[in-house]
This record gives sequence, C-alpha cells and structure tokens, in this order.
Amino acid sequence: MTTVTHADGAGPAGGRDDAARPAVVPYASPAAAAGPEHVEEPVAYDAILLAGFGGPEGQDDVIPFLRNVTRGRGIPDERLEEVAHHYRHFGGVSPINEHNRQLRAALQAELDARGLDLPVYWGNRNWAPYLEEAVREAADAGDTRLIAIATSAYSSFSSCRQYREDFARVLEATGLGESVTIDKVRPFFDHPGFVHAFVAGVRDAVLDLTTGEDAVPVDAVRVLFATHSIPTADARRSGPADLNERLGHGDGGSYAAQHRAVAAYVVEQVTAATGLEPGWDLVYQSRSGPPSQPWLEPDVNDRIAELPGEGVRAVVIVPLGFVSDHMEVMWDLDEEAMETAAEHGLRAVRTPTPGVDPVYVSGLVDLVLERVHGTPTAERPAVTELGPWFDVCRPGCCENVRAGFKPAAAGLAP
Ligand SMILES: CC1=C(CCC(=O)O)c2cc3nc(cc4[nH]c(cc5[nH]c(cc1n2)c(C)c5CCC(=O)O)c(CCC(=O)O)c4C)C(CCC(=O)O)=C3C
Ligand SMILES: [Fe+2]
Repeated sequence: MTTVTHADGAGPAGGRDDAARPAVVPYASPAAAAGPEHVEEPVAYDAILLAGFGGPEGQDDVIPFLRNVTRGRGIPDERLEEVAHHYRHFGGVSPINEHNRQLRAALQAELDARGLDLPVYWGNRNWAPYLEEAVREAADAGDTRLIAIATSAYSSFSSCRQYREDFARVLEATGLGESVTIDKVRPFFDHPGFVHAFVAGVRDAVLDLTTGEDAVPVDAVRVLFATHSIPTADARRSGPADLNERLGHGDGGSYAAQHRAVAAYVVEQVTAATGLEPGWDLVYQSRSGPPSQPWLEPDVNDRIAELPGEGVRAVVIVPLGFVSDHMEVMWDLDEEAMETAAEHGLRAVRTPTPGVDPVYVSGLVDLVLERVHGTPTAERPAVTELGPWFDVCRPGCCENVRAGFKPAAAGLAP
C-alpha cells in the first residue's frame, strides 16, 4: 500500500498526516455508509402495519399460543408448561394485545392530529389478530404499499429478522406477494422518541433513592439495564456481519452494542440532569433453551446477587429491551428480579417502558415519515453514534443459524 501525503492541504486527506492514521476504514454511522440499504427515495405508502408479538387473552389460549411461539423448534411440552405457569398466574392473560390496541389508537390519533391520511393495521406474529388478517384487510381496502413498525427496537433474529420472515411467509400464504409490499422502519433503539421514557424513569428513580429520609448515596445505587437474552450464536450474527467485525462487537454482536450505547446515553442524560453518576451494567433475562447452548450473560438475578458484596444498597431495574410491560417484564422482572433483590436486602425500583408515552408515539410517526419523505441521513435523529441504523437490512442480516435460511421481506434481495 502506498501512502500519499498532501503537504499542501489539498486532496482527499485535507492536509492531515495519512501515515499516522491506522489503516482501517474510519467508523461512520452504518446508514451514513450509504449504499442501497439506506433509502432516500420518498415512498407514497398507503398504510402502516403495526406488527406485534401477540399474547394469550385467557387460560384456554395459553398452550396454543405457546405452540405458535415455538412452532418448528421442537420445544418439549414440559418447558411450555413451565412458561404457561407465568401466564396462568395472571389469569392466562398477557397485557400485550391490549398494549397494542392502545398503541394503534394512539398512533392513529397522532396521524390524524398531523393531518396524515395513513390507516394503521395491526397484526401479530403469534396470536390473533394475526398478521395474515391485517395484510388481507389492508389489501381489501386497496392499501398495498405498507410500512411496518415492529414492536421491537433492536437488531437480532428475534427482534428484527423474525418479523421480516413472518412478513414474507404471510405474503406467500395469502397469495398477495405480487400486489402487496411490506417495508419496515429502521431499528429505532437510539431514536429520541424511544429513549425518552427510559431517561425520565432512571432520572426519577435515582433522584428518589438518593433523597429523603432513607436516602442512599449514589455510589450505593446500581442501574441494571435489562434485555432479553438470546443465544450467542444469534447475537454474533445480529446486524450486518461486516459491521460486527469492523467494530469488534464480539459475542454480543450489534444487539449488545446497541443496548450498551443506549444505556450509556441514558446514564449520561441522567447525570447531566441531576449531577448524579450511578454505576450501571447491561444484564440479560428470560433465558430459555438447553443449558448447553450459550446465551448472553450475566443473568439479571446473578448480577443482583453480587451487588451487596460491592457495597450496593439499591438497584434500579430498567427494561431497556422492551417497548411495553408485557409478560417478560411483569414476571421476569417484577416478580423474579424483585424477589431476588429483596432476598439480598436491596431496595429496588423498576422503571417504565415506553408504552404509549406521547413522545414515543410521535417518534414512531416520525420514523414512518422519514421513509415517506425520503429524509437524508443527516436529518434522521439518533442519540448514539451507532445510528441512525439501516433502513433496509442487508442479505444475511440477523439470520438464524439454528433454524436455517428462510426468505425475509423488507430487506435487500439476496
Ligand atoms: C429478543 C427477544 C424479545 C424482544 C423483542 C420483541 O419484543 O419482539 C422477545 C420478546 C417476547 N418474547 C415473548 C414470549 C416468548 N418468547 C419465547 C422464546 C424466546 N424469545 C426470544 C427472544 C426474544 N423474545 C428467544 C431467543 C426465545 C427462545 C426461542 C428460540 O429458540 O428462538 C417464548 C417461548 C418459551 C420460552 O422459550 O421461554 C415465549 C412465550 C413475548 C410475549 C410476552 C407476552 O406474552 O406478554 C415477547 C414480547
Ligand atoms: Fe421471547
């Protein structure tokens, strides 16, 4: 390799000493790296497709729902019964469908208030109303160019690709593949609308714990950012493979990197607002699968158990990986992690999820409008240096090595 020095300040190096710079591609935001995975063409979408996970709404729904979730994965019935127990504890009802009904209404109200004529269709991956019904309903109304919002903010098989594979499956199953297109807004983990509720929640929790009669000093407060654990094999393949390699994301891949970046931002904002600087960790929850299969660690409960030995007296649990207070939050955090904290003599606060926070809802509409208007990267808000993330996933992005290749919509053709 030849090094050219532009001593006169002209030329591509702008007068800086090229020889002194490391021979790696300088890091730029993935979307800024341009290419066809970033869209600046305006698209006249007909409607929004709100794509949810789905959840049971009564005791009789629980086992059929769990069979849907685990379809094709050969999860034994004993494991299903174990998880069913979490749902049974709450009358067999997950609040997730009700959350999505409310989110749909809030989105529609925000769109109407802004004078935007975009209907919102809602369908789930694993329970009624199914994505199939939503897509058929849209097509029947003549709405064929759909922009999807999945209720999941990060990159990984479970949080992005699985939704896209389901879109492809539904287009095939309904025979609408020729007439209907489904695109998807970018993973929005670092959109200011998504992070807003987390910043407010951590700020309030840290202020509460460190003031008043039973105040705890800030260095005895630990903030635990909790997200769904996933197999390390999935995590390593989350986001574009070349990016993981280039940025040295390691076993956690883009999935963990995105969470770390948002967590660091949240703590920075809390420090800026309060002058308090609590320590924090990224922790994982809701692991399943055989013990022999490595998943992301540490588990939230294991980390909590270590904290008293480090002088910690209060813990703030932040459900950073989730958009609403569904079963993973209600059971794994509010029941299990809270109990672990109590057993270890720690005070504990669980902060809110975005839910239908107006700032979040308005941010989701902004994410849709980015694609409607073909907004340039520089004008797409992102609070971490990782983003704004790709609009359109690359071939192989977040592929599941365990389940094997399946076609996915809303991505570059392979
Ligand atoms: C990353 C991620 C999110 C966040 C992104 C997003 O929000 O989409 C998420 C959300 C959710 N996960 C949910 C429920 C379940 N997830 C399961 C299983 C799994 N999740 C995984 C990952 C994730 N899951 C993985 C890697 C598995 C193992 C299966 C495999 O090998 O790939 C199982 C099967 C039983 C079990 O194995 O525990 C259930 C019942 C509910 C509904 C809650 C409710 O009803 O209120 C929600 C929102
Ligand atoms: Fe899950």
